[in-house]
Amino acid sequence: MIEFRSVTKQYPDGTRAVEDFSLVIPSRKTTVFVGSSGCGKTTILRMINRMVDPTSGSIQIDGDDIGAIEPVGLRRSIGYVMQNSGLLPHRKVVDNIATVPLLKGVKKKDAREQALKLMDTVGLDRAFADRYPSQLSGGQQQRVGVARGLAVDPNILLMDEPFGAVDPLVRSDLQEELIRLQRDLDKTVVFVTHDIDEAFYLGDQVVILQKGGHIAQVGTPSEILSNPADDFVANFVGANRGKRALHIEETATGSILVDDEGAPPAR
Ligand SMILES: Nc1ncnc2c1ncn2[C@@H]1O[C@H](COP(=O)(O)OP(=O)(O)OP(=O)(O)O)[C@@H](O)[C@H]1O
Repeated sequence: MIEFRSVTKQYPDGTRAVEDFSLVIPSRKTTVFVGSSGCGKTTILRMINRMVDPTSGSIQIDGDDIGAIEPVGLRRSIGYVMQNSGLLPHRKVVDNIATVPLLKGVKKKDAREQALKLMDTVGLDRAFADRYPSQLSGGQQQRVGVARGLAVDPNILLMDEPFGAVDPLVRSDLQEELIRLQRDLDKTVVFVTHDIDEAFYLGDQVVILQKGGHIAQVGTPSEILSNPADDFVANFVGANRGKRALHIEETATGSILVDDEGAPPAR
């Protein structure tokens, strides 16, 4: 479990990106932060692995205050996947995946073997192992990014708009793959997106944020869809009503979350 307690982050130029933010992120579930640009999503995510340190307040992982944990070690124990995959262009796919294990002293041969297995895990053909990132499609590069995030076998996987830059069909493949991975690997996933449909599709817990990291609402997708906390949430959730993939449908046995074809989302 990750717990934020009254966390504020003010950057040196005076920007208060996150103000008095408190939240419990349950273990082995997917929590998705969604909100418009600049509301503090990335800042919140990066405070979990100490890429950014809070100005005040504290963050605990399984009861331990991370302020007391050495940042480099902490960062290497938590998976991190970012938009545009963040791959090193001059390193082969397999070496990109093995970056952190090699830094941690895993033998080259073992790191390569483990990286090849991770390529299987994320659905990438091993034939791509010795290519460079620029020789892969955007979706394939994102899979490499996910494999790299998983390479230290972390309990926590942070994902910052990982599928933002790929086309909608590939994006939907990657989302399904993440749901499958989550089912198999049982990680605590913390995911950031602008896209409310993506948030509802992937999230066990969805956190709708306003400027300054203020929580407009937190709940399961069906809680938020069936009972938006206020007009802001109702508008946000309904902003793309025309293409809204998921909605609540009342049935004889209660309300259920369904996709645009009336079927429960594939989970
Ligand atoms: N290093 C920094 N120095 C100063 N201000 C910053 C810094 N990083 C972020 N900010 C500001 O903090 C606020 C929150 O930024 P953050 O990147 O956390 O938002 P976000 O919700 O992830 O945005 P986006 O969706 O556009 O990536 C913004 O106003 C941003 O300009």
